[in-house]
Amino acid sequence: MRAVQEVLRQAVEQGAPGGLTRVDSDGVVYGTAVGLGDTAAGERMRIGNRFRVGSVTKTFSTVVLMQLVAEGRVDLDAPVGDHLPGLLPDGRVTVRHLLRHRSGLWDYTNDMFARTVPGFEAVRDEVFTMEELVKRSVAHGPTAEPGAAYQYSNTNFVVVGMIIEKVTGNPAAEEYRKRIIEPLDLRHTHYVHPGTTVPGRHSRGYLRPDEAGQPLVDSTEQTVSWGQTAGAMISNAADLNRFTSALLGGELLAPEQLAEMLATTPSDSTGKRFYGLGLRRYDLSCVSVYGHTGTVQGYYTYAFTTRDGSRSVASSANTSNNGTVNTTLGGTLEAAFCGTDRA
Ligand SMILES: C[C@@H](NC(=O)[C@@H](C)NC(=O)CCCC[C@H](NC(=O)C[NH3+])C(=O)[O-])C(=O)O
Repeated sequence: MRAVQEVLRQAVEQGAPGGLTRVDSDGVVYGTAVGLGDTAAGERMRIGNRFRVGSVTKTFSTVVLMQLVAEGRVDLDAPVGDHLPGLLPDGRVTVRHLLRHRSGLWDYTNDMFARTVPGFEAVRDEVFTMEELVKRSVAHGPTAEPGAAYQYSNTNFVVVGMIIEKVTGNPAAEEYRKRIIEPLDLRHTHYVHPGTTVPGRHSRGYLRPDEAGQPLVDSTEQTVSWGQTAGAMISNAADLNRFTSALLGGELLAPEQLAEMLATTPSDSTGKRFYGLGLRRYDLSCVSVYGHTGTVQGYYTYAFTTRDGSRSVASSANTSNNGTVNTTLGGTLEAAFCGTDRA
């Protein structure tokens, strides 16, 4: 794990208090952690620490929705209005548009977090309804015609959460538990919204202010009500590797629904990054990997696996609003999947 450790050490030099990477490769586990999980207590980062996974939540939400598709309870190409009449002004937006970030719905976090620390402090203890979050987006007007372009928006996966709750009649937390967490025995994975604490042994998260030279803000406790089914999940590296391996290994979805998720199109101009349904594909130098990234105040996450789910890598750094650290942390994928530490 020397190459991975070097990458994590660089992330710490660039401002992350700590970082960790766990590799699960054909049943063999490798892990490394550097720096501190709690700077005030001086506790070192531990490989088993839980942390907020941000948008990796979007893949959990997609799996629940795709199970409902398999059960014939949701049609991917039906208008959202079939389930949530009147919610969206444009009746042409379909469920698939949401999952592909092609709905044209404005991302309300653009306004909410325009100023990083004030924006965070204003919402960290707030509890929003999903409707309130969608209303903020709709008030802003559409960013494109439905289906026209990939435009990342948290709003899409809040609407996905609303569809899950409407169709099942249950809170999303219950559907995550029944359909994913319990079947895979993910003991370190929790959806505690609107609770603010990270249960069990966890990394504390540290938000970097916009103003240079200002001290990091401990952002560990928050409701993440601004994120919910788009970003409020808590997990750890072992559970994330178990989740991505199970998903790509066909344990959570039938081949037809998994194939739908894997139907990717470019998500940027590099020619190496793609988005399917609630799932990213990164083309590394030696292999294509599938999973998701996450950014929530105080935490960056990468959780990816190979097409057959046999080799998985999860990395976390306990800082955010630091693009350099985020890019560096992403380098653990290349090091672990393709480098000398090849998973
Ligand atoms: C992109 C990422 N998205 C997510 O994980 C979702 C849940 N997070 C966000 O949209 C970022 C919210 C602001 C974070 C804050 N930034 C600011 O406040 C910037 N002013 C921070 O960095 O902590 C993903 O899919 O990988």
